[in-house]
Amino acid sequence: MSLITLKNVGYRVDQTPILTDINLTIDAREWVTIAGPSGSGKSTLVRIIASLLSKTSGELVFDGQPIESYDPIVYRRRVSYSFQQPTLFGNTVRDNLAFPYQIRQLSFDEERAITGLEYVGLTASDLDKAVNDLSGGQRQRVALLRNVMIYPEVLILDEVTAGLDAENKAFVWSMIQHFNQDDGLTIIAITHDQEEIDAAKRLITIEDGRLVGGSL
Ligand SMILES: Nc1ncnc2c1ncn2[C@@H]1O[C@H](COP(=O)(O)OP(=O)(O)OP(=O)(O)O)[C@@H](O)[C@H]1O
Repeated sequence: MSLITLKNVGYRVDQTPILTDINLTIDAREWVTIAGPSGSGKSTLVRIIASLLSKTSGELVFDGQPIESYDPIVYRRRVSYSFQQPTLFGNTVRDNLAFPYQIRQLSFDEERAITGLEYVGLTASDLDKAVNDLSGGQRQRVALLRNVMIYPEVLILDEVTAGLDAENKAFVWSMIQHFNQDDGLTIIAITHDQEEIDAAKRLITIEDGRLVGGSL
């Protein structure tokens, strides 16, 4: 069954169309890569799917119900959005990884945090490391890990590997692969990276606010 269905979705700002007639179906556990020129509407599209922007026309159905029928807080726990410039807060890595538990009044699963850190090439001792001492790539890995500490169903990634060096890119890439293959998360990832585009399981392309290529 499809998890996300967009029917003739459009987005206008005043009279300017940013997205036009987007028809797209994404199944649970799929990994969809979105490519296209700068300014073509990729971020706008994923922000609509993430409920951070409201479409101005068409329908968006998530798990059988219109997006408007969901409480936005509940929806955003199921559909997580990560972007290029991660915001870490507090003093330490632990503060960040514990945050998803705190807001749900759950106790922190330290074991899961350590497993996650090891998975992204960090270690248990990094848990108490100051976020200011992390490199840009490490910050991105911790930010992504924070977004999946309590599993969402959909992970939306808006150019999360942009600006990372090859080593950090490889860590982030294998992390995403693990979430998708082993944990069954649905992945929607925007990228300009040719290697990621070439490796896409399902590639869709946006040009000038319309889906123009790939398997729609
Ligand atoms: N609120 C807004 N008001 C006016 N124009 C907007 C608004 N939001 C987006 N746009 C325009 O819509 C177009 C699509 O923007 P969007 O950020 O979705 O593109 P993108 O494909 O993600 O680009 P990039 O690859 O550079 O990140 C751009 O021309 C942008 O200037």
